[in-house]
Amino acid sequence: MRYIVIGAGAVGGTIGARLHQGGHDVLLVARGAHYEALKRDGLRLITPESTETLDIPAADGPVPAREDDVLILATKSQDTVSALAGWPSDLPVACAQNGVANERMVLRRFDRVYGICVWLPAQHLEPGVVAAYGHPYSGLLHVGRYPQGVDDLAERIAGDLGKHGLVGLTQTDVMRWKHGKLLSNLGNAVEALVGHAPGREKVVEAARAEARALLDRAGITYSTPEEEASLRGNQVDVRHIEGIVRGGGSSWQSLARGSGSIEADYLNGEIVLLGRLHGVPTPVNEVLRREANTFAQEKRPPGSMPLETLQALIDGRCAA
Ligand SMILES: NC(=O)C1=CN([C@@H]2O[C@H](COP(=O)(O)OP(=O)(O)OC[C@H]3O[C@@H](n4cnc5c(N)ncnc54)[C@H](OP(=O)(O)O)[C@@H]3O)[C@@H](O)[C@H]2O)C=CC1
Ligand SMILES: CC(C)(CO)C(=O)C(=O)O
Repeated sequence: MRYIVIGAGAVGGTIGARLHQGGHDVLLVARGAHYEALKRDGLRLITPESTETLDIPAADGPVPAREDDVLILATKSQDTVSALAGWPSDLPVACAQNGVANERMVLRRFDRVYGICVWLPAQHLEPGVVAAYGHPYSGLLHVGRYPQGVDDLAERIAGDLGKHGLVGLTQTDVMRWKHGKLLSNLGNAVEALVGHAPGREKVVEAARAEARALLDRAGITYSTPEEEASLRGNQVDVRHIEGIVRGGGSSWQSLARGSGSIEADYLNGEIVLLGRLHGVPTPVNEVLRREANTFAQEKRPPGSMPLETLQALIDGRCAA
């Protein structure tokens, strides 16, 4: 089997590197300066245990497909549709992404779709270089067929992911795990906007409480942090590796890179969408979605909004 990792950034780079280290055939798909660096120098993976430069083949777009190809999609959700353009729709696709919208988007064109719930703290440091901060293994990945179930390929993907530096588990209800992860990721926008300002947890908890109430009302089930923690075993998230500091999560990193876009429409925005479908107001997540998008479009640095400003915007929206 060949794993083609589309979007070989923080998560995709780590997954591709770990599969390669586990002895699998891997192709990394990237673009721009990152692709040039991968092609020229290989992928450098920095972890708390080691730094290794791996000679993994790279491409900057679709290549002739093989029958045994599996696509692992690891772009941000806003890039899902464009990143799959040109890839044959008879290939299986596994979405190693946050949010719960990707699998459904992909199912429109591909009939074999898998969800991967990704607990893997990582960062794309510079072209060709990725850091993964989990210790003693980089991440915990739940794999399942979308919308539910586990088949032979899900078993195989989970087994292959678990061969080196990752833990791969199958789940018959992968979207329940992904909804649990979505609740956790509602804090991404808060971190991107106000950084690690003391007191920010109050806003994060307000966003999560709003979302939990809505998911309960919609009859959507989600895993709990306790369930997740019980599976993580002794894995910890190391914040510093040899002078490299993980400044923040994936949304914080989008702002730090000045990428011009952020995943908020698929994280807080997923709750806003569900609220609109059910006629339930979601003022906290609405403000977070809107402000995170504005920050990204205006290329403002992460953490540069005072917490009081964010709280005032939320209070104003809640009172309206
Ligand atoms: N970072 C983390 O710690 C975690 C992230 N996640 C989730 O994983 C997913 C990926 O996030 P993350 O790895 O942080 O994101 P990154 O931005 O680090 O990586 C995504 C990569 O996809 C590339 N890309 C986008 N479109 C294309 C395309 N058409 N062709 C080739 N490459 C493309 C991007 O290129 P470019 O830079 O040019 O846009 C980027 O290199 C997200 O859903 C995120 O929420 C989940 C758990 C942890
Ligand atoms: C949980 C977390 C923060 C990983 O560290 C994440 O999912 C992200 O960065 O988007």
